[in-house]
Amino acid sequence: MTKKVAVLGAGSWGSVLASVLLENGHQVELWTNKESQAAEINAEHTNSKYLADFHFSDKLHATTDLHAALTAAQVVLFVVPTKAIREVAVQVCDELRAMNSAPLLIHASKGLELETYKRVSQIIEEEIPAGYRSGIVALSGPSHAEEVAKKDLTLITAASEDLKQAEETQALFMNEYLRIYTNTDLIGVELGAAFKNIIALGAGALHGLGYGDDAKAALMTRGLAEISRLGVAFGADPLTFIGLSGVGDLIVTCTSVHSRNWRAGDQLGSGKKLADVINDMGMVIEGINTCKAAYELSLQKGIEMPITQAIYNVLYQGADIKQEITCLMTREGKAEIGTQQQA
Ligand SMILES: NC(=O)C1=CN([C@@H]2O[C@H](COP(=O)(O)OP(=O)(O)OC[C@H]3O[C@@H](n4cnc5c(N)ncnc54)[C@H](OP(=O)(O)O)[C@@H]3O)[C@@H](O)[C@H]2O)C=CC1
Ligand SMILES: O=C(CO)COP(=O)(O)O
Repeated sequence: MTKKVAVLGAGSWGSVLASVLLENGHQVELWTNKESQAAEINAEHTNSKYLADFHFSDKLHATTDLHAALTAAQVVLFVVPTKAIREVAVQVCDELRAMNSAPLLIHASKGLELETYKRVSQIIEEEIPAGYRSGIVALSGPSHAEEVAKKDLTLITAASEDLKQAEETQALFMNEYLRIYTNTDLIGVELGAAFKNIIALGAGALHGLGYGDDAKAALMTRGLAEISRLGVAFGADPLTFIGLSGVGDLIVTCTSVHSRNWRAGDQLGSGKKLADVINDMGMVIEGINTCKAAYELSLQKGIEMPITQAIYNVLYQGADIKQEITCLMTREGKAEIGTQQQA
């Protein structure tokens, strides 16, 4: 059934997801806060800052008018960086109240809010009361905009505490190159998505420093152990971390040249200053904020996260990466069995 979908955020992932929905036969309005970007998408059918070589269908319409984007929308898809979710949700709520409308809310953002440590669905839930939404779903998993744009094969997860809402989202997005699985462990899916970006920064750094495949495999494995440990402490199902939104996304983000987190880590490992890495990327590097949030949460919960702590020390305390690696390698010996308990 054709639906009207408002896609909020016209970065790489928002514009490609809008394109998928359009191709699946839905009516789509892509909302951006930049007039020049809307004009480029509508006239040139490109989004050059975010997807240099890609041409969108001339049916993809972008607007800076949030009211127009949300009018009659049955579904609202949030795809702005995590730090902008609250601000955008507040604006959306004002519009939905005025329209007395309650669409299905989906988000595809991967991070935790600084200070509150909230997951993206929690932020949306806080800002948009129950009367103005018919559900909240997280869309997550191993997916880079650059590959989905080319219709490469991609499998992701639609997670909601309400299976029906996850199934509705599955039906919206699924096609011959994009396969969607449902999951009811919203906490596990959102936390896996947020935390894997921290480990990807580390994997990039190892590459930048010239370490080999053994080191990268070790980092991913032990990284998965510690992010699952923190996730489980917040109510996630441990099995979710071996699914698409867990190890699946960890693998792609720790190995793909498309990953902004991996590339940021690679540049840090090669000696570039953090401020320059952020400035030159021009796109969101979610792992930087999420590392701080996860590190602080791990202290609150008394959960050992040695890799996250090492990355935090590099990002926020100016620590030397090689020295942090030496500290990790020379920690007292541990038993691997019982990874849920042992750091
Ligand atoms: N790129 C990918 O392949 C994937 C990304 N994701 C996740 O999706 C989310 C978005 O990522 P991505 O599209 O890559 O990010 P980008 O950095 O490519 O784009 C972010 C977009 O959001 C816009 N934006 C930022 N703040 C606001 C605001 N306050 N109001 C309105 N628009 C705003 C930016 O506008 P401006 O140009 O003005 O800065 C930009 O258009 C992230 O959480 C990411 O982890 C998930 C899976 C895949
Ligand atoms: O989440 C992603 C892939 O699944 C995108 O990762 P990056 O934000 O590191 O590019």
